[in-house]
Amino acid sequence: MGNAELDIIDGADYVNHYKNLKILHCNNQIKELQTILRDRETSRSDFKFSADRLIRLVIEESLNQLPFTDCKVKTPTNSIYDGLKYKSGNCGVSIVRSGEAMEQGLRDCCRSIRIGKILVESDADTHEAKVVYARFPEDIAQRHVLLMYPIMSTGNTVSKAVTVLKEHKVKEENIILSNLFCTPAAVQTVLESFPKLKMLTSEVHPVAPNHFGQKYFGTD
Ligand SMILES: O=P(O)(O)OC[C@H]1O[C@H](OP(=O)(O)OP(=O)(O)O)[C@H](O)[C@@H]1O
Repeated sequence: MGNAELDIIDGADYVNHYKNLKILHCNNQIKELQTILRDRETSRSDFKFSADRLIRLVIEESLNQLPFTDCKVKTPTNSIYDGLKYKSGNCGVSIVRSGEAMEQGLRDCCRSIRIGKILVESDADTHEAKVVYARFPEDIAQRHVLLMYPIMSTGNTVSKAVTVLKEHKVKEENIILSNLFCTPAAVQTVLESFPKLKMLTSEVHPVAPNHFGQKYFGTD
């Protein structure tokens, strides 16, 4: 990896190049969570606790990408407040299994949101991504979809999931990809294949923490 690549992983150039990529504004708290999640010495309970905190931050910012409408409410003192409310017609879709770790964070913000699931597996020989299982709300074509998957290495898993959503007539511009860690290659793969999709991540870095699912769920 050359220095040129290191220069752009801070994100500024990526955000300039891919207008639909948003990287969570990094502060010390976020950097600490990322550090705990990448540290091989982190215990499983600390890992899950920190992952849930980072997930919540990413989900909150992803929800910010959904459409709002203006509204007025009357306060207890009878004054009118000019506010905002979400447009209805949103849903979540988690990619099994790491994406399921993000479902609770979404439910904590949107109590009764519908959440579909999709399972994509890579063929051991050809590495081709294949869909094993998919269940979505029946009217998903009319909805904005928050697609949840925490780790993107090659971007193949997410690309396959987006392809399946589009086969179900979801508009590409209505898909918001919610992610924790992403490699530069995955940004390129996903956003060049699906330029209208909106993507939100906490970090673009050449090393993907591929241990995420195993450590979060405590499996080998
Ligand atoms: O961008 P990709 O190259 O497609 O890879 C995405 C993720 O999928 C793999 O994990 P795993 O197969 O363990 O998935 P899981 O944690 O969801 O079970 C891989 O280790 C990455 O973490």
